[in-house]
This record gives sequence, structure tokens and C-alpha cells, in this order.
Amino acid sequence: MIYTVTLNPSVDYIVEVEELTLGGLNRMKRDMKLPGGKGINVSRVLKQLEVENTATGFLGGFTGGYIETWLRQEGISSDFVPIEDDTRINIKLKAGQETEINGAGPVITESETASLLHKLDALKPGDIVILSGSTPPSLGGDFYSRLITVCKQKGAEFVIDTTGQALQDALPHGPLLVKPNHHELAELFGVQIRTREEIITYGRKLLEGGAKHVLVSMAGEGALFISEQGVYHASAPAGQVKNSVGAGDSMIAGFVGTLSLTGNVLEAFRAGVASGSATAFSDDLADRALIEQLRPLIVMSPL
Ligand SMILES: Nc1ncnc2c1ncn2[C@@H]1O[C@H](COP(=O)(O)OP(=O)(O)OP(=O)(O)O)[C@@H](O)[C@H]1O
Ligand SMILES: O=P(O)(O)OC[C@@]1(O)O[C@H](CO)[C@@H](O)[C@@H]1O
Repeated sequence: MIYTVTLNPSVDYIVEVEELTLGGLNRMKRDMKLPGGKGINVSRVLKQLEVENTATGFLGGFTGGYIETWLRQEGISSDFVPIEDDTRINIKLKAGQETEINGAGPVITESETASLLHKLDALKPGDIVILSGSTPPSLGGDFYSRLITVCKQKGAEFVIDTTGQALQDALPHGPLLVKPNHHELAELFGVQIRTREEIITYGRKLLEGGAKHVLVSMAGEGALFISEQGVYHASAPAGQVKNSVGAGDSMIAGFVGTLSLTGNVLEAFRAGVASGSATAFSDDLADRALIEQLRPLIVMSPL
């Protein structure tokens, strides 16, 4: 079974204005309220790919209820710990370019934390746990380490999509996949990255550090796949970009979902890029029809 863990879900409030006037009254041209948080996005795209999975993490308040209802309506299995505080609202402002304002996240109590750890006791060897996104401040900076320890004890694989120290700390425990974008990769090593060769150099360091597979996403420039099986580039197909929120999460869903179905890493890479691009070309996350349409258009080349 695949589990996604979203410690800090969100209602993503997508707000579109013709032109933003700072300090003045702006009227919305269009708005949308979507369930968000990185693991939840992964679950929604896995569902499109017909890969069974369960979404877990913390949900509370009217915002948590909104997300829970949405997931139920999409037929996604969910098993969240209910919390006292409200799940955050993240603002995604589209005014020519996209500006994001993400909340810090709710207070999580000790008993709510214990309930999540208790749920993970049910993990079994062969399960894959996808740990995605930020951690609410009240959980402390090392919470992912505690979850990874549980995964390891239970013999489950884990994928981690986070940044900074939490990602560094996870590497020696052998994540199945890490997927920084090229900016996050540069930040992680405190360097400037200008060329594809430099991306490969630093991507390889993640592999040497313990990751089993590394995807470095580069938005419209596609992605690089670095693993013991080799290094490959995949182009992103051309299309009209509508939304980049969740493109990276969709890529993780495409990769992990296809790897779990086929065991073929290159097919997984192709599906990852197709899923990321399908989301970039959609208002909401990718749907199955568009992923399937884009899949054969991805050109992969060994480097
Ligand atoms: N402009 C685009 N055109 C085509 N494909 C895109 C575009 N932007 C993103 N994608 C696809 O989605 C994948 C992931 O995108 P990106 O590198 O932006 O990830 P990310 O920074 O983690 O995304 P986010 O944080 O916005 O979810 C890319 O490798 C590509 O396949
Ligand atoms: O604040 P975090 O947890 O880092 O990111 C949260 C978030 O920006 O990530 C998703 C897109 O990847 C959105 O659905 C959500 O709003």
C-alpha cells in the first residue's frame, strides 16, 4: 500500500486578478478553493493513475472538513488525525505571475502527534510512505526523522519531498526517491547551479548520500533522473501553462505510482514528467486523460 503523509495540509485559495494594485481595492476575476498540501496532491494524482493509496496527516476545523469532503467525493481513502486547530489556508495569487503566501500551520498537540505515530504502527514491509511538505512549527524540526524511524522499523520504503536540514537528515536512511527542483538543489548545497552538468554533479551527491533515485525537476525544461541505472534527461512537452502549483507533487505521484505498478524506473520517470506537465497545463491537478495524452510525447535521452 502507498501512504501519503501531509503534516501541514492546506485549502489552497487560488485568486486571479487582472492586475494587482498594492494598497488599493482589487476585484477577483476568478477564484477557486482546492484541497492542498503536498501529500494530498500526490494522493489525488495517484488516484487518477488508479494507484490505491491512503492519505494521512492532520486535519482540523472548517478547512479540514472541506478537504476531507473533497477527498471523499473523489473516492480517495483517507485516515487523518482530527486536530483542534484549523488547517491553514494558502493563498495562490495569479496576477500575470504567480505569488504564493503559505500559512505556518496549526498547533498540533502531543496527543494528536501520538495518534499519528500510532496510525503508522500498521505499516508493513513493502509499503511506501510518501512524506511531503512543510511541518507545522509546533511539531519541531526533527519530526520527519521520527516518522522515518517508524518506516524503517516496519520495513516500509519512504519518499521524502522537503528541503534543507530535514532532507539532509533523511538521506542516510535510504529514501526511495528525493525530488528537489534545481533551485532547491542549489540551496541545499549552498551553491549556484548554472549548467546541466552541475545539476548532475549535485544530484549525484544525493545518490551518494543514500537516496535510491533522484529526480531534479526543472519546470518547462523537463527533468533529470539520476540513479544507479544511469542518468537521463526528459523533455517537458510544449503546452499552455495554466498553473504550476502541484506540478512537483504530480511528478512524484507519476513516478512512485508507475514504479509500484511496473517496477520499471524509466517508465516511472516518463510518467512522472507527463504527470507534472499535465498539472502545469491544467487549472487543478492533472487528470488521467491528459497524463495519458502527454506520456508518449516525453522524449528521454541517456546522458
Ligand atoms: N512550464 C512547464 N511546461 C511543461 N511542463 C512543466 C512546466 N512546469 C512544470 N512542468 C512539469 O512538472 C515537473 C515539475 O515541475 P517543477 O520543476 O516546477 O516542480 P516543483 O518546483 O517541485 O513544482 P511545484 O513546487 O510548483 O509543485 C517538470 O519536471 C515538468 O515535467
Ligand atoms: O508550505 P508547504 O507545505 O511547503 O507547501 C504547501 C503547498 O504550497 O504545496 C502544494 C504544492 O506543491 C500546495 O498545494 C500547498 O499550498
